Amino acid sequence: MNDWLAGPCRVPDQTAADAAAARQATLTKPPGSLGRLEALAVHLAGLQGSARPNAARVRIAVFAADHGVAAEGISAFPQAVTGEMLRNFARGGAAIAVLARELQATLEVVNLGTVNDPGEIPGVRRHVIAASTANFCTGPAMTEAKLEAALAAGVASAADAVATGTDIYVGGEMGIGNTTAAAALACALLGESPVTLTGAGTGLDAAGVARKASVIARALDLHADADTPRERLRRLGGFEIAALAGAFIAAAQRGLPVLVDGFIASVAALAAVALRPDVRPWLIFAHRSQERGHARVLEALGADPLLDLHLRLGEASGAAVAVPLLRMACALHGSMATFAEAGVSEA
Ligand SMILES: Cc1cc2ncn([C@H]3O[C@H](COP(=O)(O)O)[C@@H](O)[C@H]3O)c2cc1C
Ligand SMILES: O=C(O)c1cccnc1
Repeated sequence: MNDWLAGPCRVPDQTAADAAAARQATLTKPPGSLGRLEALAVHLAGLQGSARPNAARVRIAVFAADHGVAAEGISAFPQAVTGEMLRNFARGGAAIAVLARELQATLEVVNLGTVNDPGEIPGVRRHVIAASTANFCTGPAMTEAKLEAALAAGVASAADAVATGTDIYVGGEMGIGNTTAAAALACALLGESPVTLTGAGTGLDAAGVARKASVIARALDLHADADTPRERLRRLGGFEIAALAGAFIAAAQRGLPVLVDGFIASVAALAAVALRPDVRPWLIFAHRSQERGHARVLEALGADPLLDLHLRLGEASGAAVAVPLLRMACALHGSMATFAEAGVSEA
């Protein structure tokens, strides 16, 4: 049933990374002066197995799903917004739709199950598992079959991205209540307390955040016996969080670099790394979200994200905003003149 999960992730190509590092040393600039842009190009070279990496063909996958825990009143917005936003993604009005156009990236929107289901709409792929997860304050969010279906949706997305030619895979999400699910899952995976990882999400006030933390504390009590990463994901996750975890693992197994978005995507990454530690080198962290728990999750992953723009949207928006940095890093790496070519004296 989980044969795909047993497959190892690709090992980054050290020869290509070494060749890229050697090229960086010949370019017309003081060594190291392009800072993290140099490191990014070298890292991508290792991941892509090419001394000349590139970030031209970008796939942005946004997984949408509803959460049973929304019944506990843990979001500033009503649950109907998840389904409504699916139409907005399809019509091109959502933030990620604008950014995808700007990047000339392929935008894939997947409906994994929404209470306010828009039905068949052009531009949205239906992979409906159920109208929502179950409320994890009263039982597991997912059955084993639903978890497997959600993971499989992510695997299919990453496999399709590879099959159609993709340089960078970006994963995003939409689901009212999913900062609660992500915080609960991160607490379980990291052994952290809810107050540390619970944030305002779409805009709760201090009292709302305190209530949200107490909802998460109740769920953690109920599921305290969940003792594997998979079981924690099944009981406390969401369809879109599991899909992202599946996509990240499948991308890493196929040698496709991943750009990770904000809090929710990073918790999916945390779950993916817990399931398969060899995923980690394939994950590039785009930004530090304003959501309270994100810094701790990034720390646990040993991640130093590229940007801190005080974003707190999700949808893959922060990752999309970081794509031009990857493109700049690759362009500098590939197109700058060497000292020899330009006739510039070396140190
Ligand atoms: C209009 C709108 C668009 C969004 N796009 C992403 N999110 C973000 O907010 C939600 C998580 O926050 P919480 O846990 O507080 O509900 C997710 O859908 C996330 O993707 C949105 C939220 C709203 C309201
Ligand atoms: O960082 C995120 O992904 C985020 C934060 C708040 C709300 N939705 C998403």
